[in-house]
Amino acid sequence: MVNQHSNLAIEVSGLRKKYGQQHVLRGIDFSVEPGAIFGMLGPNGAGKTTTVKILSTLASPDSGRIRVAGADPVSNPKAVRSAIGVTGQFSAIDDLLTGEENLRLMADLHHLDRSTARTRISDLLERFDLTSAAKKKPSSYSGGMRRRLDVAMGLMGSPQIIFLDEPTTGVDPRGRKTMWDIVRNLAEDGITVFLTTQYLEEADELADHIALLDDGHIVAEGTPEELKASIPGGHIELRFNTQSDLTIAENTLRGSERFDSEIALRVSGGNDITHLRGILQKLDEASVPVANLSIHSPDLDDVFLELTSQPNQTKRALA
Ligand SMILES: Nc1ncnc2c1ncn2[C@@H]1O[C@H](COP(=O)(O)OP(=O)(O)OP(=O)(O)O)[C@@H](O)[C@H]1O
Repeated sequence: MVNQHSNLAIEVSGLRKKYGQQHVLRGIDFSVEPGAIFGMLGPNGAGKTTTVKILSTLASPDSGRIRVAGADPVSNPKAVRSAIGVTGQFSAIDDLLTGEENLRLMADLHHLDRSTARTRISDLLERFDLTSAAKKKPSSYSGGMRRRLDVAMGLMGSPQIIFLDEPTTGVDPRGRKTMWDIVRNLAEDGITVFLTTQYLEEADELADHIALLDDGHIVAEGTPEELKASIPGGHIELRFNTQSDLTIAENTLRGSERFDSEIALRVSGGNDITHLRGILQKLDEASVPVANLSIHSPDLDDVFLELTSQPNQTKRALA
């Protein structure tokens, strides 16, 4: 369905959802440009899956205005379903069928004629490196292969928008890189990608735009670079040769943090040259030689630490 009011792939304003007495989404707003990779990042239980369920017609909102491919998932779920592919926690994989049969089932659901279905199935098997596993049951697949089959099934209906709910959770580092390439290729093909993830690196690698969800609120939104620039997370680490040098440096650089075992000081502030020059000048005046210096720019980890209530629940990828 063509959206006559805007060109956005997804528009959400004032979205609220409660399960019993638990407020899961407390009024969230965001929009997704067509062809973009939008990353919804948040710790366990933040409400990411609930958002995907509502946008993909699998759950109903309590209130809010939602448009997906121009259609309202509440009043026009059919139009939304015909425009989207959903993968992840709602995977439709049937373990009693082979990979190829699973794809054929999806082709039937989308009413593709026999020859179109045959071509599409063989294209998707090849594209997702599943041709040699086509006649095997998905129960024998690795985690990464299952995810690839899941995405292939989600693409059978040629969706405009694909929802990838935590596409690399439980996938090994190599499988994760493969999935990242797949996601980039989807966007290159013009498909809008709505991705949820607990992995900071994944959002940083893939997303054009990130919404940071915490406890049912969007606590920050922007490009990965904007988010990193929005917080004072960077620091300079200085190492010294002796504990006595460290003590003099600590007294010279007020407000620094001391790490005895590493004979190091951490001074907050990122890669600002004037700031760095000032630090080195003060140490020079105090006649303290610096053994080593490193600059730490803020990353999404810092954004998380600064903005969410549950930083330690967010996982770092085993890159
Ligand atoms: N059908 C439901 N009935 C009751 N509570 C639910 C239901 N679905 C989700 N919740 C609760 O809503 C909260 C948000 O869940 P949701 O699955 O959206 O979080 P999430 O950000 O996707 O987390 P995860 O990374 O663990 O999947 C959780 O506390 C969860 O227990």
